[in-house]
Amino acid sequence: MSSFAKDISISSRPSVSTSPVLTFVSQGSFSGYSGPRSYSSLPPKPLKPFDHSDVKILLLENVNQSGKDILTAQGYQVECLKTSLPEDQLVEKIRQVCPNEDVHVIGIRSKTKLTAKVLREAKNLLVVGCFCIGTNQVDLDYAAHHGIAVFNSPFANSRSVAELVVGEIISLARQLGDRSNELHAGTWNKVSSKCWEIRGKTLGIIGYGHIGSQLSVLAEAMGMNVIYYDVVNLMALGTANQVPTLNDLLNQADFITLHVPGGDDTANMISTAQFEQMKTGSYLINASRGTVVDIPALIKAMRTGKIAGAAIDVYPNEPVANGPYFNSELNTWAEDLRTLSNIILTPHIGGSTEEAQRAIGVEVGDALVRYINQGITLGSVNLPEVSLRALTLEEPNYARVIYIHHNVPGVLRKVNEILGDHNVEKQLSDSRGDVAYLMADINDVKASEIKDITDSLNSLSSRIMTRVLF
Ligand SMILES: NC(=O)C1=CN([C@@H]2O[C@H](COP(=O)(O)OP(=O)(O)OC[C@H]3O[C@@H](n4cnc5c(N)ncnc54)[C@H](O)[C@@H]3O)[C@@H](O)[C@H]2O)C=CC1
Ligand SMILES: O=C(O)C(=O)COP(=O)(O)O
Repeated sequence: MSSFAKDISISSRPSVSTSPVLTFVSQGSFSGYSGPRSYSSLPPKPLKPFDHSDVKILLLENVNQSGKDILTAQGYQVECLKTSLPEDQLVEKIRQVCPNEDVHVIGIRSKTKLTAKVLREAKNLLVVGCFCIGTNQVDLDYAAHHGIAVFNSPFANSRSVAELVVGEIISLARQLGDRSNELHAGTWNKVSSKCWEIRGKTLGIIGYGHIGSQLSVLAEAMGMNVIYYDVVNLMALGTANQVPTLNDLLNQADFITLHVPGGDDTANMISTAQFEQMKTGSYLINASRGTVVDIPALIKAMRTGKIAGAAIDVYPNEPVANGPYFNSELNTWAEDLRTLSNIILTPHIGGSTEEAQRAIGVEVGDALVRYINQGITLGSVNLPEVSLRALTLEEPNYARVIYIHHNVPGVLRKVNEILGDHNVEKQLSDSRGDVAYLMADINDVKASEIKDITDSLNSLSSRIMTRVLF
């Protein structure tokens, strides 16, 4: 090893093993990361901060080439699957990737469910990259309590979703899907009855976050009035108005569109009682999560004419791969849904544009590299966000200690007793709920002392995971 070579040792979680499971030997400098969330902030050439065969990454769901390139450029081993995998197959796959050590990084999109069972199997998993916005498919709490950081891309596909919804509002108002299907089948059916302009109509946005607020601006530009409902009090863009209750929105809107996260709080948020509150002849759009709308209730509301049209992009059970799967084996109501008029059914394509996927690949790829190489958690959705400057290799006798621990009294005193013989140049610590993340840069430390530091930290009862980068 040359004089500037660096090691990284990562100790696995205590429930799994108390001995270090990885030792990475670097051959070059660290990543040169220069700031959070900057587009392509990482150098284009491979820097090989560790022995490249050591970091094992499994990417599912056809993650964009931009993300793969960033990870392979670092010299990591990257295996890519085009599809998602159901739980049992995913567990098997994780075991195969590296029989003795498992996988260190998993990259997914919205479909792959990283349940506690899967995460438990991935014994040496350091980090999960969700190459999408939603993170409801990951057991974030389990991950945090086992020292697994989770990153996503919070807004890189927001515009794509907002534009899709704009297209759907006009398509539903003009029954475009039906007219197109009829003509494809050879039938000329020129009608104006129940076809409308959208100018002057009211759009009700449920969830006024990144997507909802972007849509608000686009809708107003097309002459719509915008109202929105959100659990948080949010600044209205343009001349939009926040309404105090969901029912207020349902009573007033001609078009209703959902942009809330998935999860228990929003499950069946639109069901029979909510359809009853909606105006007769109104339209519903769901490009959020499949659990948010009660689909049998929607089918009923459309059959009675209460709802004049709907656009559905997301479903409670989505197939893991492309193919002829939209049938009642997956979702019992699928055949009924397919027979309705003026309903646009799309296969979860809200964020599926070249622009969005490329940007997401870069953003999440960068975040993963920063975390693996530097331990920086900026942008993590389940661990506290902690950042210290980028390490460089021109700093001999220097180490970065990362200690993920239970947020209990007395930890800092004990950690500093262990680090006390060295010069602690900078230390940051933050907590999120009952999990805390400590980063300390120490100098005056010899490579031979790293094992003692790691072992001492591992022996503390508060420990979830220790990593020492040096
Ligand atoms: N169809 C697709 O391809 C895509 C779907 N999505 C989905 O869209 C969702 C929203 O995305 P963003 O706008 O980026 O999220 P965001 O986090 O920026 O905004 C969500 C908003 O919903 C609000 N909210 C949460 N619970 C609520 C409730 N019970 N009632 C009313 N408001 C509530 C929040 O306060 C927040 O303002 C994502 O969580 C994801 O599930 C996102 C991207 C692509
Ligand atoms: O970004 C999200 O949350 C989405 O729903 C898009 O998911 P996808 O990347 O298309 O699987």
